[in-house]
Amino acid sequence: MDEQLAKTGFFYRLRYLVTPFFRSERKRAAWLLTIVNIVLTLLVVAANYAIVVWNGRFYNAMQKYDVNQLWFLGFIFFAIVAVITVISTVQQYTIQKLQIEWRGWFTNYLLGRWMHNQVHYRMQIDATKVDNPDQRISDDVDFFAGQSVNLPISALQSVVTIASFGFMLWVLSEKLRMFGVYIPGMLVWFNLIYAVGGTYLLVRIGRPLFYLNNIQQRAVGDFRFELIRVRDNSETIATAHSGAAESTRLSTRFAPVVEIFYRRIRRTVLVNLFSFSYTGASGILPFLLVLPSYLAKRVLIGTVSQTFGAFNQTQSAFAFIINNFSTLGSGYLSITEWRAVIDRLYTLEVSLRHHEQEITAPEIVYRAGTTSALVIDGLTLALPDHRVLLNDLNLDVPPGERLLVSGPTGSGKSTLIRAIAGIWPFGAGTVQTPGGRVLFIPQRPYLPNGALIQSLMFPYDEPLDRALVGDTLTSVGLGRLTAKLETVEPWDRELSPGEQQRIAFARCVLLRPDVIILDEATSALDEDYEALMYRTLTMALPHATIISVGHRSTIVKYHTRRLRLLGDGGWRDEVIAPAPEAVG
Ligand SMILES: Nc1ncnc2c1ncn2[C@@H]1O[C@H](COP(=O)(O)OP(=O)(O)OP(=O)(O)O)[C@@H](O)[C@H]1O
Repeated sequence: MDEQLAKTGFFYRLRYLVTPFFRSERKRAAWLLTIVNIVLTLLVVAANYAIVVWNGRFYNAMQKYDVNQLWFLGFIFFAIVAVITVISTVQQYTIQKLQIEWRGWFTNYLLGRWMHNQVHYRMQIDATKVDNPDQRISDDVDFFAGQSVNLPISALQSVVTIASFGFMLWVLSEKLRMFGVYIPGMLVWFNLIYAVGGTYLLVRIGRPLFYLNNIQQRAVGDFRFELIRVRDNSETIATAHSGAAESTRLSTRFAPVVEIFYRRIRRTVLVNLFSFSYTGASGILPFLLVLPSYLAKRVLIGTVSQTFGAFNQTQSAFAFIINNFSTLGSGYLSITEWRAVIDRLYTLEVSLRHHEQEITAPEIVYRAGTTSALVIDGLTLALPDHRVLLNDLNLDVPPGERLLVSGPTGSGKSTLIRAIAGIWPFGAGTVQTPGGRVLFIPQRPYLPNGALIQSLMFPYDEPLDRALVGDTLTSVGLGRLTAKLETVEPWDRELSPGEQQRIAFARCVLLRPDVIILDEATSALDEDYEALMYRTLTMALPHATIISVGHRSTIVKYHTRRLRLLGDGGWRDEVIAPAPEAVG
């Protein structure tokens, strides 16, 4: 992945990010809006051209006291202004329309790929982590779509302005003399040298802003991530009375944001010093160039005014980049931010592609079984850094078996569960994952935001019989919640960890899976409740396959077989004679 990142340049990355939208199912809208925007941009330049020509004619007519011509030009002026108003308004609308079309499509495109085949999970556990993918998908896509429309349109407008007004300046230069000498295209050359020289200097002064922007956005993302962690763990922090320590830690995390911002400000001061003096000087220069010819009565005042207008137009076009340097948060910074955003989105793209390819050529081969049996053949589990956790596991778990996976902490039990769920990518061998309905219950079950009944249905969205739901809640000791099934609360904060674990068992009973995978699913319960949960489960679902992970010796009796992970990559498969009262 790193090699792929290293060998690509800016334009390659830009093309890589832009192309999919113009080939997508929204390509008609994309192309149509782009063409309309190009045409409108050309019309805007044409209208500006007309205004400058009008200006020259108007001042000449004033100097000659030509009343008829002045009336005529007055009428023309209103016509041009009316046309400019309509074109500019429509252009603003179509630019924004293209931006939101692009943003909408791109967001859904990335979201779909991120969520598909657990790619989001693979990206998280991978050694080559992409930081803050959420920020990339929300903020970066917004900025990318906005600037990828704005900047090329502004660039096009600048180029066409330079070409058309450059031609005008060339024609105007024919009447000018500098110290009595005729220089063909004098105004054009002067303009060119002034603009290119200025742009070059400004690009050099502003270059570090690109890097500073990039690291600033990363620092902001990291800080926000820490804040979210505090919010999620607010109770633990409160009970530990560690608010002050957390606050210091958060401030330390925030410090780089301020430090980088200062570096940005210092650099922007330099950029602004140059930019403002440059723009200021360009206000008087065209007059100085035309003045000798005007005083020698070679040209009329209208020519002076027209030269000034044309000079200004080409200057601002040439200075497209320069003007963009001048203010904090816009202009040049938007170009550098755009580049930074392109880099970040490209890295995200490469990572997505890397994981999508990994799925098509996996290290561990997953096959979906047609029965609820689990068949593991020569499975080696490794970590992202290739450290081996478990070696050459062969295991056949027939339907209805109750398997306990045990072993010292860190021996790879949870990782094996991930492999059984078909989401662990590193290692070798084959896993035939159980077919039918499989329900996974982790130590901290996920309770989605919403009504309690939704937590009982998760991850399926099927109607449940309310009487049965009431009975089931009662059977796990949560009968009092029957009245609150439709209540919307942050249930993961409202209920204690033990209650949440019991909700997960109730969910299991209600959804009637063929295979139940329990990863430390009773860790927050006392022995009585633990016994109640296993008994409820085995009585309600006597034919279900159960695969449990747990440390406590008390759960051994609810199982018929034990897989011991030895911690050194080795394993042992043992039969357990279940206690009679444990069998459902
Ligand atoms: N995404 C990952 N990246 C790097 N190392 C990982 C990753 N996931 C797990 N590990 C490491 O793999 C080892 C096994 O982890 P696992 O959670 O499977 O152990 P476990 O047997 O379930 O432990 P416990 O009993 O403490 O829950 C640990 O050393 C852990 O740090």
